[in-house]
Amino acid sequence: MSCGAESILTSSCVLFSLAKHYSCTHAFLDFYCSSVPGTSRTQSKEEILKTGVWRCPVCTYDNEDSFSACDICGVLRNHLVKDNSKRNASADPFDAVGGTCKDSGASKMAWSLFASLPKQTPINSVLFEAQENVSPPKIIFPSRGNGNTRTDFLELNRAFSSQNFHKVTLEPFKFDSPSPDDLVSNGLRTPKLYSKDKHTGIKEKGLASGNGNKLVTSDDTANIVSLPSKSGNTKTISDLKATSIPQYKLEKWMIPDNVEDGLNQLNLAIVGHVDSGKSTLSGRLLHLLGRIITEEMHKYEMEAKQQGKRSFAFAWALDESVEERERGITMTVGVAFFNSRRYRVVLLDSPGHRDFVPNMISGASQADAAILVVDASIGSFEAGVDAIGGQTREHTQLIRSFGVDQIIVAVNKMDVVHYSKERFDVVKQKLGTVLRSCGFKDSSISWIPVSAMENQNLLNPSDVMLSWFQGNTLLDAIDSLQLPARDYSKPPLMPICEVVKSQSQGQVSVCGKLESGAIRPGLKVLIMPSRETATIRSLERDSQVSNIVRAGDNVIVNLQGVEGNHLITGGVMCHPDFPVPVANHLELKIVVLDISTPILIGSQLEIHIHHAKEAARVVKLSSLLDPKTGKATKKLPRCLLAKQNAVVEVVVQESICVEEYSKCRALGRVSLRMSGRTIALGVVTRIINSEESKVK
Ligand SMILES: Nc1nc2c(ncn2[C@@H]2O[C@H](COP(=O)(O)OP(=O)(O)OP(=O)(O)O)[C@@H](O)[C@H]2O)c(=O)[nH]1
Repeated sequence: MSCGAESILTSSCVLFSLAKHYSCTHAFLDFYCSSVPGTSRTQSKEEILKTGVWRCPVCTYDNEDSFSACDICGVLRNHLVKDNSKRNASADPFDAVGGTCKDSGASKMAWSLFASLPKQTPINSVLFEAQENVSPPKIIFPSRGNGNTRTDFLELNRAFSSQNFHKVTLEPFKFDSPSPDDLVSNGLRTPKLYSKDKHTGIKEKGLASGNGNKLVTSDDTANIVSLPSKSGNTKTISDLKATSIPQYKLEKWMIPDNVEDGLNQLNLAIVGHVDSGKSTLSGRLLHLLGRIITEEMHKYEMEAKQQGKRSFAFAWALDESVEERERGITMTVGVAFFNSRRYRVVLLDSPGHRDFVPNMISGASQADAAILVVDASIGSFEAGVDAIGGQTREHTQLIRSFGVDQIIVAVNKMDVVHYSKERFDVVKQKLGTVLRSCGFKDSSISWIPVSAMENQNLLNPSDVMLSWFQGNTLLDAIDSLQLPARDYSKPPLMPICEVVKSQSQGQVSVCGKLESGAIRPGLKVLIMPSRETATIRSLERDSQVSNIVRAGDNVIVNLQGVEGNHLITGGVMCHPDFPVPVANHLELKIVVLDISTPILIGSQLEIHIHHAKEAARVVKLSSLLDPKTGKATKKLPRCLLAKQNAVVEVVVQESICVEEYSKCRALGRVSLRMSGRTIALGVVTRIINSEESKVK
């Protein structure tokens, strides 16, 4: 496929659009209020008060009227809610922590959460309508000019986010006891992933995981709601309700009898903290394996040298854009191909900088396995595994939540620590704890000391520098990975990672990992959520024209018969008889990570599902779960804290292609982010149809 200058990578700026979601608080609340029947922005004060109780503005707990501070979190009762005139008008509610409310009965966790807050004038509260259950709150906005100073949740969250919770001792993330995979389905795990070629000229970001596929049932179709407006198509798709559920007919060509070139495709994500050496390692591997010819490498060296960034020469093979090179960081997922002895490897080089985690999610969620690159240098390694802000830890949690259970840890920059076995052992011991807590089994982790810069232990054993190390080289470790099962027998389904429009040729292409089934030129496909049909004109895999591509392959699908504006990143290409659901109200089973700000009803989030990312709002905290059994231990909790497992409901701002995890893993895995951090991981357990939403 031509991917030249005339091509428009329509999704290349997707992360920047996220800012839009976060800056539109009121617009979002308008959306929210209009989407939740009975929710109004102009409730009277009386409406929101329930006789005999007052609701804590922070944790939403309904306290008895006689309490002067919240029984759960210790925050003083807001003077607007109750006459607090007995108190000094200038009293600081956060003295609740300092002493005034020490006898309020605040829980230990609440104390730890609030104890570190500096004394300050409280942020004015959000009040909720007292309700029988904790369904979507009614948010009361400042009625500007009338003295009502109540504000919204975002401000509240900001107030807490801006505090330093350094005294909070949070338990380490423990993902898999059981993991979302295990919570939802017992046993079978199918990995996923996808990527694209960079070295050959195509650059992209990817994502998606799981390999399931869905057969539409009458229940499924009931969940289909209106199309997202950004697709340019606002028609509803309730007419997708199938009068009869078709059977998917398998044909002989769909099932591979043997792999044509003897090699299977392995999608391998390179993840890790910023500057750990991911791009350098990837570039070095490509060069050693002959995918970057000497002349090309020489060109990178010269250019990098001219810009005073000589050490980035190998990284430049992956980091192609001017901005990436100027800043010396990866911003989008670089994709490259090479062959190992066993695999046709699709390398997905992820950005490590925290600002680009959404891109990392998009790319790495398609991984069958991952290389976690860590910088062995003193201080750098420690920063990466830090619970707050360390991308070694965050990437590990994310990659595990995508269903990846095999990981190679490349302990890089061993040259900086003089190839010290002691340092390697320290890294192994500390990071091993993190990996195990994320659910990786020791037997699925390979520890490989390397130096990308000095080419040690990549293709050949490092007999001198790493003479103490008897294990695999990096390439051997890659060949030791197991290929996940592929689902060829289901209808084709491909989350769209990227849309490429060629203006000059009037051609439109979609890129992604085919999660299930098989496709070939001439086949009709359905594009969701626009519900346009198109015909496959041609296919590319590993930057080669291909006659058939099958589940697990990262592909470029050139389409005809469809307008480019009907295709969006985060959409799905599927079989016309098996449309995927499009929905905006979801029930999720989640594991909360190391957060310092509790998740509340009304919390605004960014939701990531395959390549879709949207603003979302928590509308119900249904239950807390026992992490071991998955059984509900508490109904309707007031808030969610670090490490808790829970069932929640969210409303997504614009409907997305989504499926219950038990029916389709690729469309059912969820990451929730807030304020630039991943705060929870999980799966979709239920799509709540519009009728059900209305009742709520
Ligand atoms: N000494 C030493 N430096 C290295 C090694 N590998 C990478 N570096 C340097 O580390 C810096 C960052 O390298 P990159 O490859 O850009 O790191 P990255 O992890 O891809 O960075 P992001 O994608 O932006 O997170 C560069 O200056 C590299 O030259 C190594 O093995 N030894």
